[in-house]
Formats: sequence, C-alpha cells, structure tokens
Amino acid sequence: MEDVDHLAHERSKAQFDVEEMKIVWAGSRHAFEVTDRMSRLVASDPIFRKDNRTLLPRKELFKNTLRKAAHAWKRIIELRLTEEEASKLRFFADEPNFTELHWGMFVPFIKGQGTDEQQKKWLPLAYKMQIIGCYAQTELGHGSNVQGLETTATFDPLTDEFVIHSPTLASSKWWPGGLGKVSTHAVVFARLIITDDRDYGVHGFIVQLRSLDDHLPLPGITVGDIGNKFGSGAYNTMDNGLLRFDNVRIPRDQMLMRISQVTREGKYVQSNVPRQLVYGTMVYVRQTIVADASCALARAVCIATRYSAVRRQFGSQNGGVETQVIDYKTQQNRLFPLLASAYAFRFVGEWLKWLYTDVTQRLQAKDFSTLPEAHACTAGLKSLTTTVTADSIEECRKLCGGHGYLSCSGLPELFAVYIPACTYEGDNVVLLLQVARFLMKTVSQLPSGMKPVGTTAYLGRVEDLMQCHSTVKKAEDWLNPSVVLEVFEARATRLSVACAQNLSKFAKQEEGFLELAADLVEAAVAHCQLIVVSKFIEKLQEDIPGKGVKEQLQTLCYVYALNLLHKHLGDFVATGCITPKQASLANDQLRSLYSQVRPNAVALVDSFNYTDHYLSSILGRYDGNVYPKLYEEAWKDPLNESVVPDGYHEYIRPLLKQQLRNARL
Ligand SMILES: CCCCCCCCCC/C=C\C/C=C/C(=O)SCCNC(=O)CCNC(=O)[C@H](O)C(C)(C)COP(=O)(O)OP(=O)(O)OC[C@H]1O[C@@H](n2cnc3c(N)ncnc32)[C@H](O)[C@@H]1OP(=O)(O)O
Ligand SMILES: Cc1cc2nc3c(=O)[nH]c(=O)nc-3n(C[C@H](O)[C@H](O)[C@H](O)COP(=O)(O)OP(=O)(O)OC[C@H]3O[C@@H](n4cnc5c(N)ncnc54)[C@H](O)[C@@H]3O)c2cc1C
Repeated sequence: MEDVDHLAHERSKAQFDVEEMKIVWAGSRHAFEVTDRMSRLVASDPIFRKDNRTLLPRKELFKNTLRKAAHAWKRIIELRLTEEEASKLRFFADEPNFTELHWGMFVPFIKGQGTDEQQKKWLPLAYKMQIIGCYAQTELGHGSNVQGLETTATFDPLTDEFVIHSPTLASSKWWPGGLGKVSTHAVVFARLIITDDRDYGVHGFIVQLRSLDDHLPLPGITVGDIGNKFGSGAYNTMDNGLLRFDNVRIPRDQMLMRISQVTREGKYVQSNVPRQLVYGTMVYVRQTIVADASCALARAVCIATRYSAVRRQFGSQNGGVETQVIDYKTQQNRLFPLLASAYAFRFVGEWLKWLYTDVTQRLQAKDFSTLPEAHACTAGLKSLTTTVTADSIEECRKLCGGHGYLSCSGLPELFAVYIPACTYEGDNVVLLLQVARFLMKTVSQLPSGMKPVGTTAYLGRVEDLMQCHSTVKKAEDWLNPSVVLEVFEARATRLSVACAQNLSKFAKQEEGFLELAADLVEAAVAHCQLIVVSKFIEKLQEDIPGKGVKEQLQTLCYVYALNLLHKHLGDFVATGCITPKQASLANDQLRSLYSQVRPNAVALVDSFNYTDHYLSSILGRYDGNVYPKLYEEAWKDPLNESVVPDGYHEYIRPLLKQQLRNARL
C-alpha cells in the first residue's frame, strides 16, 4: 500500500495540466482519442495478453503470434476500423509480426512504384489480405550496398517474362521479415538484365512465393526462416526469412514500372525522374521509425521514472523512510535528459512526417528539388534517434538497479526488440555517411553563391557562424533559444567546414571520404542534433494551451539542449563556440533545471498515456504497487511449480551424497 501512496503523492505535485499534455504528446485531440481508445481495446482483450511471451519455445511463440495477428484482423473487420485505428491497434498489440512488413513496406512499395494499372491489380488483394507481402531486398552477401545486390531478373522476349534467379549463395535473400513462413508474395529487388545482356541495376519485382491453396513454395523457390535471434521472446515472433530462386518466371508486368519500364520489345525506358526514387519506400519507413523511436524511448523512461519514485535507498534518519532514488542528482542527471529526449524525438518526428508529406506532394508535381534533403533528414534522424533510444533503454534498465534485469521489468524484452532498429532500414553509420555526403556537397557549393535552404539554411551564414562567440555571462543566459541555437549552429558549421577543408587536401574525393569517415560521422551527428534542437524550439513557438504545459516543455527543451552541450563539450570548446567557463555555467543551469523537472517527472511520463498492458512492466505500473506484484510474479515462474526441481535426483542428490562421503573420509 505504501508504494501506491508514493505515486499518488508524486502526481499531486505536478505543476501542469496532464490531460492537456497528453494531447500535445498525441499530436492532436483526435489522435489522442484514437490512441486512447485503441490502447484500451487491446488491453482489455485476453487474446492480446503477452505476459508468457518470454517463456514460450519458438514454435509455440510463433503460432501464438499468428493467432494474435489473425485476431487483430478479425477485430479490424468486425469493428470497421479506419486505417488510422487499425494501425494503432496493431501498434498496441505490441508484437513484431509479418503484418508490419505487409502494411509498412509491401503496400507502400506498390503504391509508390506501381503504375496505376499495377496498383489497381495488386492493392485490392493486399488491402483485403488475400495476398500477404514482404520486402525482399537484403541478401546474404549484401545489405548496405544496395547497388551490389546479385539476384537477377533477366527479360525473355520470347515469352514476355522475367526470369528471377539467385546466381550465388551470397545472392540468397536473407532477413526480410514475414518471408520465412507467412508471405505469399514479395517485392524482390533484382538486377534488371535485358536481352543485350546489359545490366540496368536494381529494380523491384512482385514475385509470388507460395501457393494460395496450400501455402507450399512454388516451383523454383526455396524459402525458410533464418533462425532464432537475440533475446527470448522479443523479435523471434517475426519470421525473418531466406529465399532462393532457381530460374523462376514471372510476367513482364510484375516489374514495378512507375519509374522505369521494359517494353514488350525489350526496350528499357526511364521516366523523367531520379532513379533514387526506387529507394522511396526506405525513406518512408525511416520516417516512421523516427516517430516510433519516441514511443519506445518514452516507454522505457516511463518505467524508469515511476520506479525511481517508488524505490528508496539510504538516507533514513531515526528510523524514518529512506530517500526516493529519483531525488539523487546522479539519477536525475541520467534520467531527465532521456525524458527530455523522448519529447524532443516526438516533435522532430512530427516535423519529419510533415517533410515527408511535403516531398511526396512535390514529387507528384515532378518537383524533385527537396528529395536529397528528405533523404538526408530521414537517414540522419533515423540514425540519431534509434541509436539514442537503444542506448537509453539499456540506461533505463540500469536506472532500475537489479530489478531492471528481471524480465517482468519489461526492459530486457524492449531492448531486445528495439536494438535491431539501429541496423534495419540502413545501418546507422552508413546512414550518417549519407548525411555527411549531403553536407559536404552543400558546403562545396557555398563559394559559387548557392544559398542553402531547409535544414542546411544555417550554412548560408557560414562566415558569421565561423566567427561568432557565445555571449553567455551567467547561468540564466543559457535560457534563451537564440543563444542555444547559435552555439549548435556554430558547432555544426565548424565541424562540416573542417571536414570539407580536410577533404580538399585529397586528390580523389572518394579517398578522402574513406580516410575522414569518422570525422564526417561526427559532423553529421552535430547537424542532426541541431535539427532536433531547432524543431523543439520551433514547437515552442506554437500556441500550446493548458496550465503550465508550455513551461514544462520549455524546461525539457533546455534540458535536452544543455545536456547535449555537456556531453559534447569537446566539440563546442575545441571549435571555439564557447569557453570552458560558459560550459560550466551551462552545467550549473542544467542542475537547476533538474530541480524544476523533479516534481513533474511522474506526471510528465503519465502524459504518454500508456496502459499497463502496453508497458508490460511491474516496475512501471501506474499504481506503483511494485513489491507485492514482484513477489507474486516470482511464484508464477515454471521453476517454482515444484518445490524440489526436476533433476534433483540425477544431479543434486548424488553431488550432496558424494560430498558427505568425502567429508566422512
Ligand atoms: C503504417 C504504419 C507504419 C509501419 C511501419 C513499418 C516499419 C516497420 C519496421 C519493420 C522492421 C524492419 C523492416 C526492415 C526492413 C529493411 O531493413 S529493408 C532493407 C533496408 N536496407 C537499407 O536501408 C540499405 C541501406 N543502403 C542504402 O540505402 C543505399 O544503398 C545507400 C544510401 C547506402 C546508397 O549508397 P550509394 O553508394 O550512394 O548508392 P547509390 O545508390 O548510387 O546513391 C547515389 C545517390 O543517391 C542518393 N540516395 C541514396 N539513397 C537515397 C534515397 N533513399 N532517396 C534519395 N536519394 C538517395 C545518394 O545520397 C547519392 O546522392 P548523390 O547526390 O549522388 O551523392
Ligand atoms: C531485425 C531485422 C529485420 C530486417 N528486415 C529486413 C526486411 O524486411 N527486408 C530487407 O530487405 N532487409 C531486412 N533487414 C536487413 C537490413 O536492412 C540490413 O541488415 C541492414 O541494411 C544492414 O546491412 P548489412 O547487414 O549488410 O550490414 P553491413 O553493411 O554488412 O554492416 C556491417 C558493418 O560494416 C559497417 N559498414 C558497412 N558499410 C560501410 C561503409 N561504407 N562505411 C563504413 N562502415 C560501413 C557497418 O557500419 C557495420 O558496422 C533486416 C535486418 C534486421 C536485423
């Protein structure tokens, strides 16, 4: 009972309107209403229970996932859910499965790359789930280097077909989610080869893999699961697959032909659009991964914050209660920047969604000018937010001490499910190198008078930013958005310009890129952090209703920025943006901001509006009733089903008897 009181008291200290903050977090009143309704629907349905997940063997686990996915689809149809509601329902069901790839990649790929006719043929089947699709790009030998893929699609003019073939072991498709056991169809990336034996590079094809009658692989197709992955439960609910083609024939019209076509005569026709549009689905998914990062981070932070308010260690005097661990400055210094990052990623995710919608509309009007920026922003922010989120989930586990290591804390499985986000949809370092390439191009165009726009507009003020020195004289001076923004812009500019200067010393730019890759990655990170800081500041310019809500967000924005400044002090001081004295003032200010966050911390994580079902964590329970529930949970473990364990007679008893005999000798 005592723990329940702790959180009630915490909630009573909040200095802002939590209900209004929930709406800010959700993005709008409508989004809040849909999210709230869907999360409760899932939480109240026993089929979506997930407390036994980590104990199930893979086959049972997988079958259970299929059951849940089928049940989710049944509910979506019965309740006539909209696309938005259906996607929220799947989100709160909270179990990676084939439907993510079907809805998240297969359908968007056909929408983005299919001609009107192709869309008319395939989309209705996919929408009704009469076919199930996946995204088969990566191969055993090549993932990052998409141009290096080896699967071939050779046009046969005699039959008007493509022959899909895996010429080497390394060309086996390897990793696609949903491929191993479920998908009937796949979008397959293969090198297009036309009769003249010319290789036209990588293109997307729709290939049927399994019979729609008995689910057996079609002739020429070898398909299966790639095996168990990191952690128990976790991502093992997904059937990541392998796939080989032995001269499999598909009709010509199954090459996705919006961007380029092969005619009946075998002529290659390139529409007047950049060929990179074939990577468009990756841009779309990277953008969704950024939004998803804020959710995963918020989930870990919610658990760690509530538990830190419940947990007490040391500091009792005269038999009084001990100190809540959340009151230790070290705990605050580790936890509150993560809380601030969750909000920061939420807002940059909202902005990125806007950017993606904008570039999509422009592409439809044949305006390709913002495509490089959209690629750089989605790649860079995907990399930054997933790296921070993965590291932060582990930090939250440590913030929960020993109990964080228990499965029922929810953190080990969250970590195991989340960490591949640093690799899929582009390895995070490879993606940062793409950002660096974009930055170097922008800097190299400055002398010709080219005015950078969008997220690189600050580079247009390169001369000022190379010279400026922060004017901060006292700690409170850091509580000024333009002061903060200026130092982040100056640091990003100076790191990019230094890289560009070093690159110019190489005779061949590609050689320079390889040699300076580590510095280039640091410049890219500085640029991406600047985007997050600036979008948080922009968010604060909006009219945000609700008592105290804006003030809380302001505090979190400064926590986010000043903590980054503290962590990357080397960059800021070495590039001369700030002095060591100003850095120390920033740290003083940060400490005082932590004191402002402290009374609001529990209410700030309540604002995520997560159900106990979604959190699946005894440490993060809304009521804070941690110890009785931990005690109860321990007894549910299969090891505790019998008092004396299986194996006692074979292995423990003989051992004990042996020792007894030895002792007597
Ligand atoms: C509805 C609800 C939501 C659902 C959510 C669903 C999501 C569920 C998530 C499920 C979990 C997992 C799924 C995982 C799926 C996958 O992993 S799919 C495979 C992903 N693979 C990759 O990401 C590979 C990474 N590699 C690449 O992207 C590229 O090859 C690379 C960017 C490294 C390109 O390298 P280059 O060597 O430069 O190659 P090239 O192709 O020649 O490019 C030259 C040129 O093009 C520019 N470029 C590159 N990519 C893009 C792009 N995507 N868009 C626009 N422009 C691009 C590049 O910058 C170069 O430009 P330049 O001006 O010539 O320098
Ligand atoms: C859980 C999961 C789900 C996936 N789902 C799918 C899917 O549905 N469909 C699909 O097609 N694929 C999928 N993938 C594959 C995924 O997209 C690739 O694994 C990813 O793009 C990384 O490529 P890679 O494995 O080739 O890594 P590699 O490129 O081999 O990376 C290995 C190391 O080399 C480094 N490296 C590589 N190139 C460079 C470079 N140029 N400069 C510096 N360092 C470099 C990387 O940073 C990394 O440290 C999935 C992967 C996982 C883990």
